[in-house]
Amino acid sequence: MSAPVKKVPIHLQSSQNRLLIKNGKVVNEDDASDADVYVEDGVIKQMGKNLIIPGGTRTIDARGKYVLPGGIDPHTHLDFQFFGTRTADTFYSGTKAAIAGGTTTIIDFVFPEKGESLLDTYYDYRQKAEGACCDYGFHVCVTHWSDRVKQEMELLTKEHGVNSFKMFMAYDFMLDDSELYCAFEQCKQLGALAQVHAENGPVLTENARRLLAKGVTGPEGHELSRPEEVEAEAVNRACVIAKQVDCPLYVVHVMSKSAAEALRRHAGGGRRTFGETLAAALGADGSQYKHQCFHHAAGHVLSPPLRPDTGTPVALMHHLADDVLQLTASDHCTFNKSQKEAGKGDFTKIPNGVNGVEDRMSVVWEKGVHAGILTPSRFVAVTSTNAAKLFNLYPRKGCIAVGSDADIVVWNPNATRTISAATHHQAVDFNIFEGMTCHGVPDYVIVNGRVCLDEGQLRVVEGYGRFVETPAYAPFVYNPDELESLKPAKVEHVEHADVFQKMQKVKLADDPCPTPTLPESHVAAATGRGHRPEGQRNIQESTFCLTEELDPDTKSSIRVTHPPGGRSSGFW
Ligand SMILES: NC(=O)NCCC(=O)O
Ligand SMILES: [Zn+2]
Repeated sequence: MSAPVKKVPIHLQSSQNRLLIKNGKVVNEDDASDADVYVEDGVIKQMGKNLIIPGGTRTIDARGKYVLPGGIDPHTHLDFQFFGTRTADTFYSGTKAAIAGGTTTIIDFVFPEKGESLLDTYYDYRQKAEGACCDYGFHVCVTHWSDRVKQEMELLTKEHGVNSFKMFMAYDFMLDDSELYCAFEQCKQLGALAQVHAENGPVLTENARRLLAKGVTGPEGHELSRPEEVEAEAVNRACVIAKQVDCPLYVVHVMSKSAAEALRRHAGGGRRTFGETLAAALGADGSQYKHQCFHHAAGHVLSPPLRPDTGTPVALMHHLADDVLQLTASDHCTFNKSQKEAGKGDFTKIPNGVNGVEDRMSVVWEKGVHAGILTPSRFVAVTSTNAAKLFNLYPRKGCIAVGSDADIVVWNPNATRTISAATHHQAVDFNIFEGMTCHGVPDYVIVNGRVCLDEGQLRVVEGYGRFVETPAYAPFVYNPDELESLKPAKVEHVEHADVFQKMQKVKLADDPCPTPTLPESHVAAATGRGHRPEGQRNIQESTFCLTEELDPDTKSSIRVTHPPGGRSSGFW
C-alpha cells in the first residue's frame, strides 16, 4: 500500500506550479508562431496571446528566443557494464547533464548479457534508473535468440511499456541472419520497432585480427578494421531481412555516407525504415584516430567508428535535412581515460563509446541550423518530435501543445558556449567536442513543469524523472494515417483545444501528472534519494524536502529556505 497522502493545501498550490513563458517564438516540427505558453502542474495548459492566468505566476521572458519541445535522446547507455567496465555516467549524472544541454527525456537500453533473461535485466534497469532527473524510457537489447527470449519480448511489450528491441550484427552477442529474421518477425507480430546495430561482425573481426598481426595496434586500427562498406553492407542486409517479414526497421547510429545511401535505397514506397545518426558523427570525424595522444584518439572510439572522410559530418546533416535520416541521438556511453587505457596495445580492447547527452542539442544546432542546413522546425523534428512519434510518446512529448507535458527549452540562438570537459556536467573526464564553440544555448530547461535550468543555473532533482511507457503500435510506424488525427491544433486555434482526447489513444503510464498531492512524510522530512510513493506526482516536493538531491555543483546557489506556503512569486 502506498503511503497516505493529503491534498496540497491551497496556499501550497502556489505560483511554484505555474509558469508563463512570454514573448518567445514557439517552434514545432511543422510550425513556428509567436505565442505565450502557460504551464500548470507539469502540463501545458494554454497557448496564445493575451492569456488569462492566475496571479503570482512566475513569468519567463523569452523575447528573442525560441521556445522548443525538450530534446528527446533516443539512444543512451547509462550505468552500463561494457568491455568489462562500467560507464562513467549513471542515470543521475547522465540525466543531469542531459538537462543542462536541453534534453528532457532519454531512452536508454536494457542490456542483458548473452544468455541472461531480458525481463530480469529490465527490472535491474528500472531500479538503476530511479535516480534519473528527467523522464526516461527503455529499449531492450536482444543479445541471443531462443523461445524464452521470444516470450519475454511479448511480456515486455504487453506488460512493461517497451516497444522497441535492438539486435546486433556485430560483437559476440550478435544474432546471425536467421535469428535476425526471427527477431524481426516477432517485433512485427508485437507491433514493436526493430532496431539494429549494423556492422558485419565476422568481417570486422577478421580485419582486426589481420591488422593486429601486422602490428597495427593503436586506435587507428579501430576504423581501419571497420570501413564504411562493412557498415553499409550490414545496413543493406538488415533492410532486406526486415522486408521479408514486413517489419519496420530503425537503424541506430548511421555513421557513414555509404550506410545512409544504403538506407535511402530502401526508404521508398511507404516508409518502413528509419535512420538515426549521432551528435558525434555530426560534430567530429575519424581523423582523430591518428592523433598522437592515445587518450585523445581512444576517447573517440565508438562503433561504428567516426569516418576519416571529413565531408561525412556535413553529408549526414544533409541527410537529416532531406529525411533520409530522421533522428539524432548521443549514444552516450562514457569511459574515462583510465578505462580507455585497457586498449593500449590492442585497439579491440578499447571500451567503445563517447559522450554527447549534454552536447547533442548544441552540436546539432551549430552544425545544422547555424550552418544553414536545418530550419529550426527540422531541428525540433530531429532532436525531439520524431523520437516521440517513433516511440509512441507523441503528442504527450515532442511538441509544444496544450495538454502536452511541460518539457520545454527556452533556446537562445545568439548565445554561445564553448564545450569542454572542464565545464561539462557529464561525469566523464573527456569530451569529443572539446573546444567547439556552439551558437545556440538553453537559457531555461523545464522538465515536467519544473525549471531545472534557470538562466544557466542547473537545479536538478535526483529521482524527479519518471519512467515513461512506450506502447506498441506507434502510429508513426504502423499507421501513419492515424498520426494525422493525433496532431495538436495550431496555436491560433488552441485557446480552447485540449489534446487529451487525442492523447488517450496513446496509452500512457497510469500517472499522467494529476493534481499534485503531497505525502505527509515528504512535507516533514528530507528523504535521501527522492523515491516517490507509487502513483504520486508532486513538482513541489523538491522545494522544501530534497536538499540532498539538488545538484551539488550548484547547491550553494540554491536557497532552500522557502517556508511552507512558498514565495509569492518565483518558480524555483
Ligand atoms: N556505440 C558504441 O560504441 N558504444 C555503445 C554500444 C553500442 O551502441 O554499440
Ligand atoms: Zn549504443
